[in-house]
Amino acid sequence: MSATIIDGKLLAETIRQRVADEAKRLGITPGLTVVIVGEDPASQVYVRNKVKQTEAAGFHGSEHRLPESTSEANLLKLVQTLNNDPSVHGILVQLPLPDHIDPDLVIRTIDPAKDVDGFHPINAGKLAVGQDSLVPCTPQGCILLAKTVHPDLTGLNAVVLGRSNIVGKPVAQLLIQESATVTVAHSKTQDLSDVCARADLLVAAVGRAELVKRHWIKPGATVIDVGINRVADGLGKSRLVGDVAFNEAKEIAGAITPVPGGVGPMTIACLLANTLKAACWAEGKPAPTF
Ligand SMILES: Nc1nc(=O)c2c([nH]1)NC[C@@H]1CN(c3ccc(C(=O)N[C@@H](CCC(=O)O)C(=O)O)cc3)C=[N+]21
Ligand SMILES: [Mg+2]
Repeated sequence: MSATIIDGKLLAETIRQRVADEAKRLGITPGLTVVIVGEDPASQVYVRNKVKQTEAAGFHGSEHRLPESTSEANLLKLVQTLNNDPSVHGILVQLPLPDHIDPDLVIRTIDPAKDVDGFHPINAGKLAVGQDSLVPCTPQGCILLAKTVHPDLTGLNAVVLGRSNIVGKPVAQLLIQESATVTVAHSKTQDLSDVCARADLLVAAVGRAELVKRHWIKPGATVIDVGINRVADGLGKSRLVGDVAFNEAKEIAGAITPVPGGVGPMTIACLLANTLKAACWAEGKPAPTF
């Protein structure tokens, strides 16, 4: 039996269309500003897709590119300017930042109401206590993808592999909110493969290319692969692989997201949804949910 391949690209398209329709219906033009410091080649594709899709949704997109040598003070000043600009509803500072800049300080400087990444401690705290907030995009995307297979996640044994602030922790919070039974496993977990093999829903977010092998997966389980790892293809080029060894995993899983075309496109769709939410709040209108 071969797994159902969950089409993240298609679901992302549907969500982007709904976001665009809602913005139009509400008469709102959400504004998203992306700040990039230096040239991280790995994030170029992401930035390109993001800008293209922001404009396709009828949003106002803008981009600030600062040189690698930009001082922390200079970046903080730009963030404050954007905080005070009413045409900017969402601010995304691309991570990682150069070593001389403290990412936590930058994140804390973003107005929580414009923090469309959902990384500000205020938003992380609201998510933890179940208050309405801007929720990190990739975790939101993971839940929407999982729900295409399990519309109700109640009681499901979910294992989150990875404990980062940007994916592992928030995805675990969302799964708890969905009444799943949640285990957070990571590189220090004992008998890691056995723990994963108990999951009905496995979310792999460790950032290690093809770490998750066939025997880590329970037969019929749903696998959401968050990893986006660029590896050499042996022919002098590179290709993207996830945290899951896809070809063997699809022989045992019930459903699985591919890389590319799985979680990645959903991250951008949820970023647009968050930007619309921030814009609705700013304009005192009820924010739609997706
Ligand atoms: N503040 C901040 N927020 C982020 O959300 C953030 C970030 N910094 N830094 C970089 C990572 C990476 N990331 C991706 C999102 C979408 C795709 C994506 O759309 N991928 C497609 C195409 C990939 C390709 O072909 O290269 C796919 O997986 O199918 C990839 C990567 C967001 N990140
Ligand atoms: Mg992690």
